[in-house]
Amino acid sequence: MHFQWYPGHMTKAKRMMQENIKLIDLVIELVDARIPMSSRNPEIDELGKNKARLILLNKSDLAEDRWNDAWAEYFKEKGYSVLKVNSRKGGGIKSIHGVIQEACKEKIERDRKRGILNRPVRAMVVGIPNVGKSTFINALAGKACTKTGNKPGVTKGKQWIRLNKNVELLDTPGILWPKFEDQTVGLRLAFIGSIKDEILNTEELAAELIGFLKVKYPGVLKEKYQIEEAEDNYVCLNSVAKSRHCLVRGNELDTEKAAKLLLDDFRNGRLGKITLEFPGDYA
Ligand SMILES: Nc1nc2c(ncn2[C@@H]2O[C@H](COP(=O)(O)OP(=O)(O)OP(=O)(O)O)[C@@H](O)[C@H]2O)c(=O)[nH]1
Repeated sequence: MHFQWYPGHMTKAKRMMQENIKLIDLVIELVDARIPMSSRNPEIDELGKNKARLILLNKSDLAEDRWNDAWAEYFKEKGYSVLKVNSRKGGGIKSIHGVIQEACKEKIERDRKRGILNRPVRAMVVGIPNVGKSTFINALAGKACTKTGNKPGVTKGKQWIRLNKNVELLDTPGILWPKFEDQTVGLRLAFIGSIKDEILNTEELAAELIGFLKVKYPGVLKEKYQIEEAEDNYVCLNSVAKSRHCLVRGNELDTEKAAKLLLDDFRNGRLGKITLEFPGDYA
């Protein structure tokens, strides 16, 4: 399977990020809890060096909690502050202010020593497309927050959301492009729907997902679709089509429809909480 990105967009997004990052103290990086590594672009480590760092395992409601915890440990060991969140439902959002203060404690201490008191921490949200940046910003800022205007000479053209007296957030998130190190990364991004389905073969993708589920989550397909988890992934896909009455021209099995249905069920959590990659593989 082949994936393609658009270099023009990437260059522009990166330039924006480089400019914005100069203005902030803290990088709040959203990753998808189901694929915390494949949904990162490691370039952020270079871009965000010398900044406080917070990783949010977003969409944690769709991933297995024991793996969310394992990933949180993994990133903590690497020196990041970490929090599990569900931006859609607001889960974990309450804890964020404490975690931000913790992540920025060195900076706050530095300020204090230089006699600067109560200067708010400035933060920016970054992450790959569709990871939940806007949802998170809305969950955090809510309606109660006022946008601060442009500050002449300091932050030309930038809008800041004042979350409380301690924190200001840049209102536009930074887009990181996922890094396609290999086919596996591309596949996992495609599973979660971060790559447009039009550029992929849906049946091939569904067959790959079936292959993964049979090994890591045996029984899930059987229970959801009342099918036998046959060795051949395409046989399984056929069974899903049969079980869900996906038909074309009256009686032919529509495996493309079945593939879409399966991917949709997975993406919306209807197959249960499923983690696609595990910290042990990134030791
Ligand atoms: N289940 C679940 N869905 C979420 C969560 N956060 C965001 N979403 C959903 O993920 C989808 C993408 O969210 P957005 O906030 O638009 O993502 P974004 O990163 O701003 O996307 P771009 O604008 O493409 O960069 C939406 O359908 C959200 O409802 C979460 O924690 N759990």
